[in-house]
Amino acid sequence: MVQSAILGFPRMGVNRDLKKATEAYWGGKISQADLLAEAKRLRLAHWKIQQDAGVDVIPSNDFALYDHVLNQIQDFGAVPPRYTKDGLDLVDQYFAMGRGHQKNGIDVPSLEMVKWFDSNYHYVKPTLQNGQTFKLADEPKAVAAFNEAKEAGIKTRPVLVGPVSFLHLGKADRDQTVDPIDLLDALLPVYEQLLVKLKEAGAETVQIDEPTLVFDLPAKSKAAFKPAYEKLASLGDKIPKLVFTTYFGDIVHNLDVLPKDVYAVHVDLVRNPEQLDEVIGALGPNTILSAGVVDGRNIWKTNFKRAIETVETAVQKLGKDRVIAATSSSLLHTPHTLASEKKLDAEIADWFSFASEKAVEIATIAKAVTEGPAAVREQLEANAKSLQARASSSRTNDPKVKDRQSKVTDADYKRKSEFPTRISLQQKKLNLPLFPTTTIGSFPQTKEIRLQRNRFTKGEITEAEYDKFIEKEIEENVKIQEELDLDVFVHGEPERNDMVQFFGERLDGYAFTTHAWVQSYGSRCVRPPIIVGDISRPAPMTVKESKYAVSVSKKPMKGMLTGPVTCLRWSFPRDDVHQSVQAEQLALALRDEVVDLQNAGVGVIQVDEPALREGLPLRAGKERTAYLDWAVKAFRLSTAGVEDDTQIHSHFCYSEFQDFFHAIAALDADVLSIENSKSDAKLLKVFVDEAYPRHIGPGVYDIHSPRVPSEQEIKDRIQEMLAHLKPEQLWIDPDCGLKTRQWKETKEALVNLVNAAKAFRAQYSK
Ligand SMILES: CN1c2c(nc(N)[nH]c2=O)NC[C@@H]1CNc1ccc(C(=O)N[C@@H](CCC(=O)N[C@@H](CCC(=O)N[C@@H](CCC(=O)O)C(=O)O)C(=O)O)C(=O)O)cc1
Ligand SMILES: N[C@@H](CCS)C(=O)O
Ligand SMILES: [Zn+2]
Repeated sequence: MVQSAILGFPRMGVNRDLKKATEAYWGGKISQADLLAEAKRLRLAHWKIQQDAGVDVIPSNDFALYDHVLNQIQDFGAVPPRYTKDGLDLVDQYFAMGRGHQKNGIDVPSLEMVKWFDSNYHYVKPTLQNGQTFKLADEPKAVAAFNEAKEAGIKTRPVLVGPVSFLHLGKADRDQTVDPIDLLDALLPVYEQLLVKLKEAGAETVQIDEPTLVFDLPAKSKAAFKPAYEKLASLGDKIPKLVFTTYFGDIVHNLDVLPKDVYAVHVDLVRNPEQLDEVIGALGPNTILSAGVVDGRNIWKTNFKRAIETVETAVQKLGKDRVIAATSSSLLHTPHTLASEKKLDAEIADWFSFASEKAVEIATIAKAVTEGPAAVREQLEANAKSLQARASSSRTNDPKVKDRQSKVTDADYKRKSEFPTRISLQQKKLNLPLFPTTTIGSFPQTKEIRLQRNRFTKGEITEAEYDKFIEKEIEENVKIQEELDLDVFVHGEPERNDMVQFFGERLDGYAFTTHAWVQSYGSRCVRPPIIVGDISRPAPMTVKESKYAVSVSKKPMKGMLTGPVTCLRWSFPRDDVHQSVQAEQLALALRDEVVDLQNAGVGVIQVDEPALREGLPLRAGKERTAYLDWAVKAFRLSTAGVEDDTQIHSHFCYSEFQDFFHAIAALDADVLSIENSKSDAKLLKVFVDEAYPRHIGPGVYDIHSPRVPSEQEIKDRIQEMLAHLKPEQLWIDPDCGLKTRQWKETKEALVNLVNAAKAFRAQYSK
């Protein structure tokens, strides 16, 4: 029989219960025991959902209080010494690594957190020492979770990040030189011990995630697969059978190192259906194929006919007992359940499938292949009807949008003059000092702001009352910036629930949800709006608030927009139209907004593109070139409609610039603010090597942590930057928006930032 399998389930719960519990714990409102009890309740609830859906293979150890890679960092004893020296208990040590700890005289920043492949999820980077040793925890979370499910009568398949991916996704700690992959021999015994323990607990199979196999790997990492999996294979029946799992790309270029003697190999056939034949050809003689046919990254109903055909193609070659039907990746990237969406238009809701519905889908697909279509005839018919209704719906198609797209010309992508002319006109208008200070846009989204927005959404206060409240917040933000003596102000984005959702809610062509939260990092969630049709802007989206901010401010005010690529990437995109077309539609809508802002007296406009890097195809080659071409064009199309003396800023919170520099430069933004605070200042070298001519603000402190950086720390950062960048091109700013922070720490950090900038200004003005 063809079994159904899920690779991972969202952790937050139906009402973001995990977020609420962790934040309550951090705030001292609940005890550690309460937090752990809530986590247990959620795990059980999620296993039950999958069991009730009829899923054969249910994952365990996919859950994490903060991040699943962080779970392994701790369970493998790969905790940098700065987190062990203060005697924190294991839970607090874990959170200290995730989000920093500054309490009771303990002051330690978090570990670096970066994008999980090309998704909007973030993982904590294994941060390794020279001569790193590993030691398995006494009670590894994988074993505890397996036992917990077993006690509830649910047999699960534990999930682990595999040894090669764990190391490849890691890095050497600051001032350390170790190449993580060289630690493989030291690490493997820990996997062996853990796998033996899982077998002893009763686990028959283990999902061992090696998604880095989709990359173009450096030779050393690639070469690590063979010895690692030969070693594990040599343990025979002492360990569970391994399901070697890849996702988010094809593995055809790395088939030469695909282990032959694993029990099963999982591949993502939603992203790369074309890899099927070649992967089957490279399987060991008894290896099972786990065919990822239900999309773990998007919310569209699965096309049953197509998915079943794919699974059947595999079955024809391998037989029913050598094929598993699975989700393409973990469902972590999808919301919990469509059932919570009471306000979605019924026609549109019928097109979607969230995690709980996908669980039913994968069970249905497996049943259709095992028992034949007649066994699920009703489901197949309903699915075909729904897909047909979407394909023929008038709501997906807007001829006016298409007409405008057909009229875009080359001139629309170009500013009127080159940067030197622009910057001198801008400087005349803005009159900024050396080392200008600014922030990235958002100020703390306080409880009060969320409460008032919630009341407005529920109709408990009028639009006029809400607008008045927002005006008061903007005024307050301006006052604080005056007191801080920052140079370029922001209005603080109090009116925005999220930098993408806010725009989705104001654009035609989008649907948005009330409960469809997806974890972004730690306790932070996003509710990606859904692109269902052609996109256009029915009315200005941000002009009212920015115009008000200009009217109450004596200093230059920066208008704040989310760029077309980020709007696209952090939405659930359409799967029936190429992403470049959706990006161009967004760009045209934003272009009108940019011009409207300028005409309303906003002289500096920041168009954020933090997701531009994340969208880069995972492998170099023609797909990457094509992506960069349309992504850069979309940004330019959205910003190039302004006059020379309007200063365009852009912001990126992710700093892997080496493979990306030329795209950033090609955006032609006057000022870039980039994340740099946790990364090595050496990264900035690329801006020197490539003689980056425009202005740049590499973030001087990390905003993801509540920790306040000292003035000296910031000065040290600026000093490091000056080794690479000219004083005339350097801006001083935090490395991202401050919406997740409290006001107290925000003000303290910004006082230190302004003082540090002033010290350098005084030094360089002499
Ligand atoms: C900058 N980043 C962003 C990413 N992706 C985005 N889509 N947006 C981003 O800003 N990716 C990379 C980075 C880092 N990632 C994140 C992700 C999420 C947050 C964040 O702060 N999320 C908030 C939720 C924001 C939001 O939508 N808020 C709404 C709803 C607020 C709410 O919870 N309301 C309550 C009721 C009100 C109350 O009583 O409190 C409810 O609905 O129950 C809003 O403000 O209206 C989060 O809290 O997780 C940051 C960075
Ligand atoms: N302007 C946004 C950018 C976040 S990436 C903010 O400040 O929150
Ligand atoms: Zn950012």
